[in-house]
Amino acid sequence: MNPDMDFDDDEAPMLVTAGQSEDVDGLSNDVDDKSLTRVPITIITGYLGAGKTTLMNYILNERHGKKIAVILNEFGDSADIEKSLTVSQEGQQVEEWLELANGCLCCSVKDTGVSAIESLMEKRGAFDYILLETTGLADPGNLAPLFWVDDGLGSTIYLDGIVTLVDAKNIIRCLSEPTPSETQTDSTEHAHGPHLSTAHLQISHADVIVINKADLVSETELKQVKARISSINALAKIHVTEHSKVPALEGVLLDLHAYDKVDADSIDFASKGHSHLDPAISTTTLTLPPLSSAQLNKLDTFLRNILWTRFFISHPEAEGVSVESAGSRPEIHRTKGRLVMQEGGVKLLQGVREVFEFIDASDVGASNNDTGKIVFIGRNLVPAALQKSLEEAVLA
Ligand SMILES: Nc1nc2c(ncn2[C@@H]2O[C@H](COP(=O)(O)OP(=O)(O)OP(=O)(O)O)[C@@H](O)[C@H]2O)c(=O)[nH]1
Ligand SMILES: [Zn+2]
Repeated sequence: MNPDMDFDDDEAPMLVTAGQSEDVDGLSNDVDDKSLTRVPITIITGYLGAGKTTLMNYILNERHGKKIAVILNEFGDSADIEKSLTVSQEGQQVEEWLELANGCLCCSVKDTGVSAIESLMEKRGAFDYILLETTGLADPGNLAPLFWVDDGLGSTIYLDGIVTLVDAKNIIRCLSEPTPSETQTDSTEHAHGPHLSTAHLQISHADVIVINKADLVSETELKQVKARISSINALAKIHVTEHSKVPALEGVLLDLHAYDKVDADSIDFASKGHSHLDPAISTTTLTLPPLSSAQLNKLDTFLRNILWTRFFISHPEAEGVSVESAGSRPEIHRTKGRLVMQEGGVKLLQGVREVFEFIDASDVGASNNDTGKIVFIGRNLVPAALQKSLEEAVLA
């Protein structure tokens, strides 16, 4: 990000002039004028007690120069249908109430959420930024595609990133032991295979993971937590904090562009191969040689099949494991990729659950010898079988 940025823990976050939204790193090759006028939204998730409110208070009390609208989604906590909205400008907080159609933002959002935020923005004048805090039981996979809106909707906001806070002391237990309420809300979709907790869903969809409450664990425990988390999601950037004091806002929580850029470094990191420490969710990287445009179309079809219908040709000989006989089809939560094109250039691939898109990128040093990579985060991923199906579908 900004090379001038100071990551010293004790330093206040970088001062950003209100309204400034241009990229400072010069890396965004494809961010067009939309990002200058559309307001970014960051979704903050995390298990109960992980430190979300602490983080919000930290952000709202910092002098960051941004006009941030914070939407607290306290569903489940009360029958109150009004949501507290705090507007922070230069440390001054103004309380307002944002009325939503029902008591649950994740449901309201399906009908009116985006337009509620839009009309809010008209009423208040433009915000620089929206932070949406969801409570412990939210599945970001339901929320993300609703904010990740296409140009067609003419929306004035865009999803910048998903930040998940985890409690260093409790996260391993959360990943292993379902609470009774989770078991009830678990949809049948997740009924097969090892238990999928809310913590899994929050980690698998995260672009940034903040491991909070580091003061409560030893170095060894912290290492175990980090290893477990990167085995689930090798794409996310990890920060370790006490009292949610992130090293900076810019580039750490805000202005991540997690859905319109694909950072080559993060793809490379994810493809390094990580242990399958977690039985429920893992990160897998597939590779492709430079593609013709006909092959890119075939890849599009392959992705539709696997993401939309979860149709999958199993290969029992691959790793000796049959996906079918395991009784489970791949369930992909997050997709990112960089595809090298034969005629030069790179296509970026972005996906959340069944929503995906290719983005043009006039890359930056990609040669025809480069390997294209697709990273999947999800469950029931059998790397060799997926790779074989991919090659049959795209290269044959
Ligand atoms: N020891 C320690 N306590 C922390 C840290 N961060 C937050 N806490 C405490 O943990 C408790 C929960 O923090 P919150 O910020 O309310 O957590 P939350 O995620 O908003 O919780 P819910 O809204 O209930 O989901 C509070 O008592 C905080 O003071 C930390 O880094 N270390
Ligand atoms: Zn809901």
